[in-house]
Amino acid sequence: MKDADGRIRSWTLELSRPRFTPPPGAVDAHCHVFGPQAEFPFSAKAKYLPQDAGPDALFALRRHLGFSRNVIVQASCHGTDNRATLHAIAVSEGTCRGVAVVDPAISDDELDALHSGGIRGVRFNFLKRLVDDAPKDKFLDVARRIQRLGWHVVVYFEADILDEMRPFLDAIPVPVVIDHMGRPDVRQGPDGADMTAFRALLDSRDDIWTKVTCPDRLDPAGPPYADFVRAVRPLVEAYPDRVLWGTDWPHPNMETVLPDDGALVDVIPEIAATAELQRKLLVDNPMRLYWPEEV
Ligand SMILES: O=C(O)/C=C(\CC(=O)C(=O)O)C(=O)O
Repeated sequence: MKDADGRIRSWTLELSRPRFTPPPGAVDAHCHVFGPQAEFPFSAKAKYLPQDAGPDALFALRRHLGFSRNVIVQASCHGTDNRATLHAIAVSEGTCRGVAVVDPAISDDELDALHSGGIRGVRFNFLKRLVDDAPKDKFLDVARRIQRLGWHVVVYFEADILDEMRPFLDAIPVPVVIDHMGRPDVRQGPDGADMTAFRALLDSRDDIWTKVTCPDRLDPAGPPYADFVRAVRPLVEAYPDRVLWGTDWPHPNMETVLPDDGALVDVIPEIAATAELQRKLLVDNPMRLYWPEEV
């Protein structure tokens, strides 16, 4: 949905209430904030121009869905200016942490300031439709420099470049989190080429985590996202200590079909069938990565 200024609303205003109740302390470990633009302008290089989706709306959604904390991932529309993300963390009273996108020329002092502001990782985005360039050598330098802070890196890429990503991923000296499982074609099923290649990556080192997120992006059939569930449930069962879950609200770029976050929450018990798997996915794992001092 675009407004008169061409700004996209990618989230629904007709949210259902999920049937699934998340365990106490559940973390939505992948979401974003947009603006507000008047305070935190979008990047001149932004590939999409969203309507404002600030912390108040995020916290209302969180209450509605029964979650307690958020990990806010800097979205490409804000470029390397992390102020909107930092602002949302600052007003969250300790219930949010974040992942930044940084200019590789960032100073150590600026990294320290991000850490004080609640940032615990940096994101490297390889989607050509979202960013102009993704310099692997400079990203590796950043990855080495954040090691002293105890951070991890979040990497976003699509399945067709997994092979060429391998040497880069292998060289990252800190824990790695892969967004949306590297966007496999879930219609291939759990033993299809994409999932098999992705599991080989997870097997290559024990500090690669993944977000079992975005049925709305990966399964065009829509709720109840049967292909997504069939492909992803075995992954959650095989790597229960290295999976994270998030809404992806406000669903950047989802212009035609606006996902119902209530329906997304109802996918959780389908991919994590037991209370123990649900607790690991929604509480233990994100707490270990983002609030280790409380674990
Ligand atoms: O938010 C996501 O996970 C996915 C995005 C947007 C994004 O990553 C960004 O703008 O930085 C996408 O596929 O368009």
